[in-house]
Amino acid sequence: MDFVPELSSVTESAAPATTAAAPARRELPDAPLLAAARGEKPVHPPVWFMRQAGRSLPEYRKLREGVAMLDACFDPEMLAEITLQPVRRHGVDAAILFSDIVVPLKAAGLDIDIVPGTGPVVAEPVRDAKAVKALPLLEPEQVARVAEGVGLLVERLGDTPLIGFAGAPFTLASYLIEGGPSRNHEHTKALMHAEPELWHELAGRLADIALTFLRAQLDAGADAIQLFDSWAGALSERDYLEFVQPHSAKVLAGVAGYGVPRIHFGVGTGELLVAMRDAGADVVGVDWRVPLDEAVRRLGGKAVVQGNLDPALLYAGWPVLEAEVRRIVDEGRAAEGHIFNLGHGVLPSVEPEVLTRVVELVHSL
Ligand SMILES: O=C(O)CCc1c2[nH]c(c1CC(=O)O)Cc1[nH]c(c(CC(=O)O)c1CCC(=O)O)Cc1[nH]c(c(CC(=O)O)c1CCC(=O)O)Cc1[nH]c(c(CCC(=O)O)c1CC(=O)O)C2
Repeated sequence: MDFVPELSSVTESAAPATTAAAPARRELPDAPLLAAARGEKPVHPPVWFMRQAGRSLPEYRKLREGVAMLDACFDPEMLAEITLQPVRRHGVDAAILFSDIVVPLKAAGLDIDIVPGTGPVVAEPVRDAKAVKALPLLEPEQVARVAEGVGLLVERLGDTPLIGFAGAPFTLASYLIEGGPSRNHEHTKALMHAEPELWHELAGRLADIALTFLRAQLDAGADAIQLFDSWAGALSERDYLEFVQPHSAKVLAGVAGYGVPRIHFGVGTGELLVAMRDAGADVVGVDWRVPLDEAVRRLGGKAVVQGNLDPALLYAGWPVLEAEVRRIVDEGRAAEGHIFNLGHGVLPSVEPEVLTRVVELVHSL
């Protein structure tokens, strides 16, 4: 990419996807998640949890025995079953596709794996122009098995919406440049500032990959999407606006034509809520550091928000947890719409029964 698109040009120019005869999207007019995302106040806040599928569930651990994480993500029947497990168990108002932010990078041919206890690890970190230019594009057929899993879910989910997702350009770039999880993202920020053209070319390619991945999920019938910029909170607002927002905007604009809710979330992003909403989000995910009514104020008083229970409080015992859930639902009333969620993903050792009880409480408020 030899230029940085101005935000306005990106949001107006992105043509809706030219999709083949995509299966008709399910009509779920009464789904609380979609109503809340539209800014309608359903009877109670809809609730789902990031990382609701996965290690916190014994039935997940049993099914995954002997199967590598990324193999599970490309097995339609397995990824569908894993996605359904928390929906059956907890009665949440949405399913989130069991996949991972590195799945499209793996599908495109990158040498990347997920190391249990560590996270995504890249064999050869991307640090120079040669490596950036070698970054392959993602072809839709390379994620056809994920799309097949989405198709199975659309058949099996009844009237529960399915949220598809992708990682945002900055978070994906950080994994590629650092070579794995990073606390300070120093190589990423150094390249961003010292070689801005190279940064924008890399971020643009990652935006294209994320967009292809989201379109494949939407063409297969996903009812909403979430763009995860988990590590955007490491950035100043100035750096986010200059180096990141245009590329996340390209992804969010690229799926605007589907007319489904676009949720945009990052961790530690209290100072970036407006910039992340302006990237093209219909719903802004908030972590536990900013109360939801304060987040709504920062967003100009009108916004649909998602969050924001601190996952650590799932270990604090029911009296504490109940009070926190009630406080968050009260604060969420300041928003046009509120989707109850955690402020980050479910931690692997959380007792599943606690999450089921949180769903029941939110549904009673
Ligand atoms: O070991 C396993 O069984 C797989 C662990 C697992 C991964 N992706 C997964 C799961 C299911 C689960 O969370 O239990 C499955 C996974 N990864 C993700 C999602 C979407 C969501 O969070 O709801 C999901 C699907 C969750 C669901 O279907 O409910 C997205 C994801 N993967 C990743 C990130 C970025 C990040 O967290 O660093 C993010 C962004 C969201 C977030 O921040 O949670 C990267 C990633 N993938 C993975 C890991 C864990 C590595 C480890 O500690 O073993 C990590 C790093 C980490 O979580 O610290 C692998």
